Amino acid sequence: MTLPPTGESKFLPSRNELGLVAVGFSGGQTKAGVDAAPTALLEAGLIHQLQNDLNYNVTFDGQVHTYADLIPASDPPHRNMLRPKSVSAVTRAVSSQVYTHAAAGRLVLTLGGDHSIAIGTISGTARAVRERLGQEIAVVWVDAHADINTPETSESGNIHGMPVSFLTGMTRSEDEERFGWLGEEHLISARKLVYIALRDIDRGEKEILRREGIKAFSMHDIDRHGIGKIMDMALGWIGSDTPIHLSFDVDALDPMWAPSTGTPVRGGLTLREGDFIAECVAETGNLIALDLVEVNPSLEVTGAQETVRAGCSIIRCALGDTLL
Ligand SMILES: NC(=[NH2+])NCCC[C@H](N)C(=O)O
Ligand SMILES: [Mn+2]
Ligand SMILES: [Mn+2]
Repeated sequence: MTLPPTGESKFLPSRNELGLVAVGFSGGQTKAGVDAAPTALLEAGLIHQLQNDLNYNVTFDGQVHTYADLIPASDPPHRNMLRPKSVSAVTRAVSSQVYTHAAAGRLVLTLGGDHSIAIGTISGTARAVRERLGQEIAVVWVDAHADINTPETSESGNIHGMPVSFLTGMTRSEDEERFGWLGEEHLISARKLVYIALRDIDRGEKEILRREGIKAFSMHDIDRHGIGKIMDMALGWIGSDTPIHLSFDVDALDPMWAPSTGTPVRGGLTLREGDFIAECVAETGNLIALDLVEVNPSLEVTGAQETVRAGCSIIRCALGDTLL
């Protein structure tokens, strides 16, 4: 394995500056507890690991944000979306937090929270990279699910199943309070999006993936080719001249390794495959942002620490641990 020389990165002024955002938000789905994940990850010693083992200089406001002041008293379903105003307001705030770190040239780590928060994280990096480098970002989305439902195709109404449709501009809104704040500068190209570990896709989502020609590697593909070949293909599709935002849903892992999550699906990645994906992205030297979402310590509580440990491991691997 060859790493770029330390201290250098094609897209970051310094490889060692990291911005951390902790998002204690669960409103993109209906199960309580996913908002407690950032605290659990931090209590497991994550910051110490980043600073002492991986040599990052961590910029963190020390808060797990709940955005309580942004949640409206009344937030009725709209276009089939549950809690649209809350999710819109929170992701808007997350977008500006992530933007601030990314615009300052820091690698951004966001701890969720449910996966709806990716509307904020990815829009924030997309905007900052456009302004700072005049480039589009690529997104590697590691998940059992595609999270690309439109409000109209969603069978659940949960916005954590929709972030990619907003981020690619497939779902648009005129209503400022319900995602109308998303502008062109926040969006990503469907051609620069790659999925890994899919195995539970809704009917409407399959149609969208096919129609848009989105690159997707399912568990079936991983079984057929092995994770090494899949990563070569996934990163080959993106190319070596594009900054990468990695959005990692812990339910990509098999429930054997990550039982404490809201929508577990059997037949997932092993712990090592999950770490390997993160390591391969780290190895490109092009990672500019990372999300770790959907850890819910209040589900399958006997496996909660195991799930938290798996989350920390993926984060460390993505940030350069275990590379020689
Ligand atoms: N981020 C997640 N865990 N998403 C699960 C989504 C499940 C389902 N496809 C839905 O739209 O409701
Ligand atoms: Mn998922
Ligand atoms: Mn997800």
